[in-house]
Amino acid sequence: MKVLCGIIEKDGYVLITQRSASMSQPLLWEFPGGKLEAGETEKACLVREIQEELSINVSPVQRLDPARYTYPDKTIDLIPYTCTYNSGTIRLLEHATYKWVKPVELTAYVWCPADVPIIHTYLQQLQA
Ligand SMILES: Nc1nc2c([nH]c(=O)n2[C@@H]2O[C@H](COP(=O)(O)OP(=O)(O)OP(=O)(O)O)[C@@H](O)[C@H]2O)c(=O)[nH]1
Repeated sequence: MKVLCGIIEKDGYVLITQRSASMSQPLLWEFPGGKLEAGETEKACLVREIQEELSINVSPVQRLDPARYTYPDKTIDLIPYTCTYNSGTIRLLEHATYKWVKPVELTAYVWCPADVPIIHTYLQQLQA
């Protein structure tokens, strides 16, 4: 299963979202996004999911290395894109909360396990 996630950058901060208590992986942090649908491009999926979840418009910019992770019930390929924030005010339609954090702060949160290598890739990429 392919899952797209957006590392949305704005003024030196990155947007992170916390899964709600009623979702799978309750209260873990993730990057907003979701499952790729049949016939959909990766970028279109990201734009759609982030609009549906947060009511904001973003533009995917750069695809980073995907990470494969096997949960007890499924294996996902988590595909990250850095994104620019375009417009809209965040409305939480699915998540418990969100935060804008500095990239160096990312490792201080408890993430969905699939996201951990992605955070390291992203931080390395920022230093390059
Ligand atoms: N959007 C998103 N999903 C992630 C991330 N990391 C990660 O493991 N996932 C997993 O990828 C799947 C994305 O599914 P989804 O967002 O479209 O829908 P969902 O939470 O209702 O799915 P589920 O109920 O099947 O777990 C979930 O199983 C979620 O736990 C991430 O950073 N962003």
